[in-house]
Order: sequence, then C-alpha cells, then structure tokens
Amino acid sequence: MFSVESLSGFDGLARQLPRWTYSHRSHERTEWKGINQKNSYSVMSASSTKRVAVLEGDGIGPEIMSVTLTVLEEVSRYYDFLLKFEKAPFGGAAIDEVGDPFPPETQKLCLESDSVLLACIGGYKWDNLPRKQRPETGLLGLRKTLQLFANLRPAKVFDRLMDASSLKPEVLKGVDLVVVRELTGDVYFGEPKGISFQNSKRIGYNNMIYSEDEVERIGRVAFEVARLRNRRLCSVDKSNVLDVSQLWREVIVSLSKEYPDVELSHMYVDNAAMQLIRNPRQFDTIVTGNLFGDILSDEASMLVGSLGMLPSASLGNPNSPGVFEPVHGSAPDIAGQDKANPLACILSAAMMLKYQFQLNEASIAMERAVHRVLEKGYRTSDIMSSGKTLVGCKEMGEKVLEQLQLIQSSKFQTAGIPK
Ligand SMILES: NC(=O)c1ccc[n+]([C@@H]2O[C@H](COP(=O)([O-])OP(=O)(O)OC[C@H]3O[C@@H](n4cnc5c(N)ncnc54)[C@H](O)[C@@H]3O)[C@@H](O)[C@H]2O)c1
Ligand SMILES: CC(C)[C@H](C(=O)O)[C@@H](O)C(=O)O
Ligand SMILES: [Mg+2]
Repeated sequence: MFSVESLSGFDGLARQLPRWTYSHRSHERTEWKGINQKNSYSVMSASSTKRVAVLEGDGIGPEIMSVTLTVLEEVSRYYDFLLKFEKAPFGGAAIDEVGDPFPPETQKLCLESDSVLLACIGGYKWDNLPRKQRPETGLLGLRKTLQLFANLRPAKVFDRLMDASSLKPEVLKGVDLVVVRELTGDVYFGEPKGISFQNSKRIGYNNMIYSEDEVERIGRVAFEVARLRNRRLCSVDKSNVLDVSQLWREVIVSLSKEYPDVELSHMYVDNAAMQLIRNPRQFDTIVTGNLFGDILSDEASMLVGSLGMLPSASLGNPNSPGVFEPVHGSAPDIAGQDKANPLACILSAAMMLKYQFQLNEASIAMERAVHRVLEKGYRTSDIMSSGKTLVGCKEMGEKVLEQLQLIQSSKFQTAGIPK
C-alpha cells in the first residue's frame, strides 16, 4: 500500500514533467524557442559523471542497445557530459547466466545508478518456466523495486511516417497523445493470484486491486501532464462492470476539483480501444490502469506506424532512478537478423537525458536527428513503404549519427540553435 509520504515524492516528479511534456507537445521550432526563452540549457560538467545501468535483455535487445549507446556516446561528446554505462544481466539472459531474471547484483546496480536504460526482455525459450523464473517477472520486479508507478508512453505521429500505419493519413494527421499508465498496481500485482484446484478442476485467478492512494498518485501525474499539454485528460476505466474501476473513477473525479483548468472526461476501455482507431486526435492525455494502459499503448503504436517507434519513461520517486525503455518486447521473430528498429530505444534514451538528467538540448538533438533520418526516407522493415530506403538496425543507427553530426556542425555555424 502507498502511504501519504510516498505521494509527497510526486513534487520532484512534477518538477521533471514540464520539460518533457513541453517537448512532446510542440513542434521542433517552438521547443527550442521555449527552452531558449527560459534560458534553461543544462550542461552537465565532466566532473559529474552519471551512472547508467544498461540492461540489454533478450531478443533484439543487444542489437538496439548497441546502436543506442553509440548514439548516446556521440551526443555526450557534443554536449559535454559524461555517462558511465554499466551492463548487467536481466531477463532471459540473466536466467541463463545465474538462474534469476533480476539477480541481486543487477538489483544493486540499478538501485545505485542514476538511471536505468532497458532494451527488452522475453522469448520463446523461457515461456514455459515457472512464473517466478520468467523474464517478465524480472521486469515487474524492476518496476516494483524502483517504485516506478508512472509510465509515460507518448505517441506522436511523424508526418513522414504516416504511410507506415495501416490507418488513413486524414485520421492520423496531427495525432499527439500520451498514455499515462499506472505501473505498479492492478491485476499485475494483486493478491491472491495463482492456479489451484476447485472441485478437482484447475482455476486460475489474478486480482485487479487499486487503493485510493495509488489512484490519486497516478491521477496527479496525469493532471499535471495534461496541464502542460492541451489540458484535456481522458480517464479510461471499466466502471460499468468493475468495482475497482468505480473507485478509480470516484478518486479521479474528486481529484479533478484541484485541476479546474483541465477538462476531464471518462471512457470505458472497450470504447477507448475503438475511439483510438476511429478518431485518435480527440485524445490528448489518457490516464489508465496497468493492464488497460499496456494494451492501449500497443494499439497507439500503430498510429505512429510501428511498435518500434514508441519510447517510454517509467518514473517514481525522484530520488530513485527512472527506467527508460521502448514499449515493445524482444521481437524474437526478427532477433539476430539486424532487422530491428532501434528508434524507440534511441528515443527512450532521449527521454532519459531530458527527464533524469535535464539535458534538454542534447535530448532534443537526438529527437531531431531521428526526425531528420525519417525525413530523408530511411526505414527499417517495420516502417518500410514504397519509394523509401530500406536499412538495417545498425545502418539506421549510423544515419542517426550522421544527422547528429550535421546538427552539431550547424549549431556551430549559427552560434547557437540548429534550425
Ligand atoms: N518491455 C518488454 O521488455 C516487453 C514488452 C512486451 C513484450 N515483451 C516480451 O517480448 C516477447 C515477445 O512478445 P510479442 O511478440 O508479443 O511482442 P513484441 O513487442 O516483442 O513484438 C510484436 C511484433 O512487433 C515487432 N516489433 C517489436 N519491436 C520491434 C522493433 N523494435 N523493430 C521492428 N519490429 C518490432 C515484432 O517483430 C513482432 O512482430 C515476449 O516474451 C513478451 O513477454 C517484453
Ligand atoms: C513484458 C510485460 C511484463 C510488459 C507489461 O505487461 O508491462 C510489457 O508488455 C510492457 O508493455 O512493458
Ligand atoms: Mg506491453
């Protein structure tokens, strides 16, 4: 259960939110303007090296992480900060190595680090292990250990990528939403759970549980995020059927009195799944529970064009490291083939720079480099369409590096802000 004290940690999180949400809402030019106006460039001095725990995990994890670290190294040279990457076994790789998906050494490293960068975990090989030994259990353990209750999953459509989606351009144009997913409660963690016998037949059960404090805590994050965007918050639940959702809605309604400037609406999750496809522009900020958020964010990835494009930030107590990870999984079907799209992982690293380290300029340069690579027509196979240039995971990383270099040189030429 969460105490009132744990809610106070939100102040620190709220301090981090403006920088990030601002960027994801705005067009690139206004981002620069906004940050410039506030004169809030943050450059970390070389003496303050930040420790980043690097969890490559499984499947395509090592491939996308390798590319992401190269991009981070380059950007740190340009923007004069030092990151110390420390790799640790996690997920299936850790099961193979030491028989535990989240071994104590990895836990220790994560807790002692300033931030955690995660690729993805899981795979067929570990699918039949007892639950405690599964890679996914390691991921849930990481989130719980670091108390990462707020998972922000932005889905912003890139104009140049609209042909990668299965939806029509007129439905997609201008879509810019964020799913604020509660991450440490719900049916994922509710007790009791398990498989047991009833009348000599097996039954399986999990419990969807939320306390008022948990709902209030994620609700506050969502209202703050909405406040920094277009001030529209849609709370997604299943309160027509579930008691836990009824409580969820009551708490959100009561909290809304503190945010009169945010327009609150409610939607049942089944309708929300449909509305996301019918008219995604109606959404600005969505707040929802762990399970609904998991499903809706994968759905939202197809607005952008691919799961390989969606980054995320998992945040909690500001004194603990956040975890920055793509929304997608280990994609075992394409692992080891240099086919994976590394952009979600690169964009997650950009979120880390902005959120965890307030390195806004460097973060925006990374995002801009990704935009430019897409503008130039480079595509991994998941976002490929006719007339574009197919590249592999590694080459996509090289293209991002090239664009970073161009951004850096134009910065010197204009003595400041790259156009
Ligand atoms: N956060 C995580 O680490 C995470 C998230 C989701 C699933 N998983 C795990 O991943 C494993 C596979 O699950 P799944 O297949 O349901 O989901 P998945 O996200 O791994 O893959 C779904 C589909 O999207 C494609 N895809 C995903 N990421 C891609 C990328 N970066 N580039 C190109 N294509 C990409 C895959 O090839 C696949 O066709 C399972 O073990 C699951 O538990 C882990
Ligand atoms: C792998 C699994 C535990 C995880 C989740 O359900 O949260 C994944 O789907 C995600 O979206 O990060
Ligand atoms: Mg998921």
